[in-house]
Amino acid sequence: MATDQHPDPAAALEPGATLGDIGEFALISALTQRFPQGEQVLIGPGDDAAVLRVRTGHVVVSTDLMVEGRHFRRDWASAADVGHRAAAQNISDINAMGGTATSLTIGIAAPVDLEAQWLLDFAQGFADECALVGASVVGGDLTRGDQVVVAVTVLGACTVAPVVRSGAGPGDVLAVAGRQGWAAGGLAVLGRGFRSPRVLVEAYRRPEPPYAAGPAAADAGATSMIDVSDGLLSEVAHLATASGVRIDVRSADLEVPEPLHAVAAALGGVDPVGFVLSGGDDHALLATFPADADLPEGWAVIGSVAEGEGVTVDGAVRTGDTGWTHF
Ligand SMILES: Nc1ncnc2c1ncn2[C@@H]1O[C@H](COP(=O)(O)OP(=O)(O)OP(=O)(O)O)[C@@H](O)[C@H]1O
Ligand SMILES: Cc1ncc(C[n+]2csc(CCOP(=O)(O)O)c2C)c(N)n1
Ligand SMILES: [Mg+2]
Repeated sequence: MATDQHPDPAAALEPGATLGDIGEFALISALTQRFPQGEQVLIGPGDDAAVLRVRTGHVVVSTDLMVEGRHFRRDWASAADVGHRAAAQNISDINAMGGTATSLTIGIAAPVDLEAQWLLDFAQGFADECALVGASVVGGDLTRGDQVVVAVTVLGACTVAPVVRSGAGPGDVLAVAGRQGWAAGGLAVLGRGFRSPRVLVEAYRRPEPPYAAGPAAADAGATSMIDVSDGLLSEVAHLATASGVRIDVRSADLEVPEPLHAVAAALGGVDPVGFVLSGGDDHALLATFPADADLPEGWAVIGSVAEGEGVTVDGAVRTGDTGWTHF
């Protein structure tokens, strides 16, 4: 469907032109031109609401906020990186239900003196991440704020029953898919004013959630699932609490990539496994499976489920950091 047309300011964006220079409706036009519409979209950006074709009997919905200074810093990541991450963390929540994201809306607050190019690059990064799963940005909102705030809502579909947090049972195994701990290593490095190991900094800037692993786990009979946004142990605790079980993580089964060893040593000999146990931002998936299930590609067993409550590491309650909390 046609969008309210305005000249694309990206074509002749003066270097340093701000949001205030471009104006709200020209900005919206420039943003939406970066969002291709999939065949599930009947009405995309441009009307009072989007209209979507729904193929399955249920819609999976999630929403996530990103606040400048809290979730990202403009001096630590490019606009495109922030766009990729804003999309990734939302798509990941659909992945964690065993679903596939189809459509997203994106609300943006930004200062009037923000460079317009930042917003357009953000939009391009966001669109490029959505393209990885074939999802479309179908609408949004734009308003003035004192800092950049991004509020995204994602809709998705599951072909089999959604995998909830509450289905883990005694005897199941705990498994992980995707990188875990890398982003926390990158964040630690940036926090100390460094830019390397580059692979960790890049993992923080632009996570690579295992998008195929969620639906594959659902197909393989996963009994519970969650994505790791706050920290591995705190997310395992959500599974344990929701399912009414005890979950033990075997630290020897956790993959600790070489650069994390280097960072841990540089930080004065901290335990590199700590990044993996309590780090967030990678959006790895955690799931439980029946012990006799064939784990899909990309999944590795890291623990077990028993009767009881709470989370243990190698059989003992771990004191200290388990993950990020806001309050
Ligand atoms: N303000 C709110 N109003 C209604 N429900 C909320 C609110 N905040 C959180 N929830 C619900 O609480 C549950 C847990 O929220 P949370 O934000 O921790 O989700 P998450 O997927 O674990 O983490 P992340 O935000 O990192 O994706 C979700 O089902 C969410 O929809
Ligand atoms: C600049 C900067 N400082 C710290 C962090 C770490 N961090 C912030 S919020 C969060 C949990 C997920 O948030 P939510 O639960 O709101 O989705 C994590 C791990 C970051 N990403 N950037
Ligand atoms: Mg989640």
